[in-house]
Amino acid sequence: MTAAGFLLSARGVRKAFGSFVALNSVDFDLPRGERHALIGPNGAGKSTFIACIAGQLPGVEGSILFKDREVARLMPADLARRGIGRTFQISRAFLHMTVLENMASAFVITSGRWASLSRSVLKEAEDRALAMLGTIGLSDRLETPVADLSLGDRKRLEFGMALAGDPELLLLDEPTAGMSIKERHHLMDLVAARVDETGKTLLFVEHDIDVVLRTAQRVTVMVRGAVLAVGSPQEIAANEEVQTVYLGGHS
Ligand SMILES: Nc1ncnc2c1ncn2[C@@H]1O[C@H](COP(=O)(O)OP(=O)(O)OP(=O)(O)O)[C@@H](O)[C@H]1O
Repeated sequence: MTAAGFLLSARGVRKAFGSFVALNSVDFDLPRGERHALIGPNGAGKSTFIACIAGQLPGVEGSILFKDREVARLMPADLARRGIGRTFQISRAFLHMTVLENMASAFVITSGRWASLSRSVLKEAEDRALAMLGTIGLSDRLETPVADLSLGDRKRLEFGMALAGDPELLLLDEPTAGMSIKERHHLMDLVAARVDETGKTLLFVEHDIDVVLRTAQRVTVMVRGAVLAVGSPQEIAANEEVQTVYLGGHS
């Protein structure tokens, strides 16, 4: 934890793409165990900030402390080992594989034992995959090729695969994009329950304000590469500056 007790603490984070400054001196603190939403108009820098924390961008300036250690310039694999995880879209190459095969692969990869695969390693990965698929409500889809899943089920599987590495901090970038309202709430209720049960910390980018109000304990509003406001969902909903940004359609 950082000196002030935060799991993650960012100071002066800046990221430019050529001459365009996407993030300009962002300060951000995340207490352990919090469900925190990052919101803001298109182009505000939300995905860029998530990618900076996940180690996916070169040339990130400033400081990002995770459990008191500087992580701003580490590679994604190092960050995963330290406990920062994020969801990825299942790649095209794996779409023909079944739900169970994909989930088991995630456990094999995160266990780091893919180079010494044995029958017992595979059996253990499959057992853990079956348990996780039960938790995320996909036990009745074990043999379904991922390509045949509904979008909601695929997103749930991607969430389960992100949990395979047992990250302390889970980063979700627009986890509910493209889903129906019912599917959104179903997924995010599952996410919130899993995060709370396992004592994880959640940072997610979300456009649907209903999902934000329902899922987040605290919210950060970003505008044009900077933090405009931080507060409880109720404080943010009542914040006049925030309302102006949204109603004014700034980007
Ligand atoms: N690889 C890149 N090269 C150049 N510009 C980029 C790159 N990635 C992002 N940007 C720019 O940085 C700004 C912030 O983008 P970012 O995707 O972080 O915003 P966002 O808040 O997540 O927006 P949205 O809600 O639309 O996803 C945008 O103007 C975008 O065009």
